[in-house]
Amino acid sequence: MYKSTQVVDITGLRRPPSMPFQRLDNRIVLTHPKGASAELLLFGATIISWKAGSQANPEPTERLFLSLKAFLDGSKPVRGGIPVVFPCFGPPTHPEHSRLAQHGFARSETWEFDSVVTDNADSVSVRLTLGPTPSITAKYNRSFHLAYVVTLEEHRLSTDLHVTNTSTSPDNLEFQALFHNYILAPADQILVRPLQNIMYYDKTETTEEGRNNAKVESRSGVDVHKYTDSVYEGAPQEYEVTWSGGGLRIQTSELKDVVIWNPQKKAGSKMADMEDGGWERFVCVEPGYVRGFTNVGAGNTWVGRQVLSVM
Ligand SMILES: O=P(O)(O)OC[C@H]1O[C@H](O)[C@H](O)[C@@H](O)[C@@H]1O
Repeated sequence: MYKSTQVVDITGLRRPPSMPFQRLDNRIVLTHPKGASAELLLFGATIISWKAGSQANPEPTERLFLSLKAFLDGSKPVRGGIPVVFPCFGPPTHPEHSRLAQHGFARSETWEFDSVVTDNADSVSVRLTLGPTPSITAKYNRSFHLAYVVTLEEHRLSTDLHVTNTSTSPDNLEFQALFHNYILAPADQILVRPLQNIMYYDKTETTEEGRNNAKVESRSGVDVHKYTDSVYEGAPQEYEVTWSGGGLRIQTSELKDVVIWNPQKKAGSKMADMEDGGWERFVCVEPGYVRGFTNVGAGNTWVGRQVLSVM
């Protein structure tokens, strides 16, 4: 264990070779002694790379899709990796969120590096924080504090979002939260399980009535062969995403819903920051609390968590 200040080296020149934690000017790089690594932008607290081997093939391999056209300069939320969605998912529906953009502000604000939480032979973990700034308060006037803890292990990556209601009055803080995982995988092969018999809302429906009409998933494995934007409500919180020769397990807590998204050419070709054919290389499996709002009382903290494991 060491103090984080001892390892901060913005120039990168004097870094010992096996440093588990590096703080560069706009990002943090975590490296596990067995070869896994993760890169975390301060902008949006967006994880833009996670490399890990599997039990069968220990060679660290990229697990997240990042569009070649993604903006990493803070001018736009990142198209890829794991953006953090808070306090609203999609276009705002809560009156307190009315001035916010789609998916809220967490993914488009620059977070503060707070500390190295753990650093041992098994894992390295860092914490970023975000609190009200004048620009946030101008559009979202609530007392809150966010902490984001990212933990890298040999075959796993965990993300924990801590939402604290810092208000001194008794009001609950109501919000939605989601981890927008862009999983690097052949989109024509992936299957997500188990979602059979779970109720979902299909956002690709062209009418409002169609979008609001709950469907029930009949497939034992959900594919994204066509343009898919489905919000599963009350999902099992534990999923397997598999394809030929690979797979990831996602375990979550306090995130009762999951969104499966792939824009295919139909919607993907209209996105300025999506590389051509990018939609063939990922599936978004996004655990969140997005149907309705969760809440946290004054002085309390809510923690939403996911663990991604290479299968
Ligand atoms: O383009 P963005 O704002 O990053 O959103 C990308 C996608 O996020 C989620 O998956 C939503 O369900 C989609 O409706 C949305 O298109």
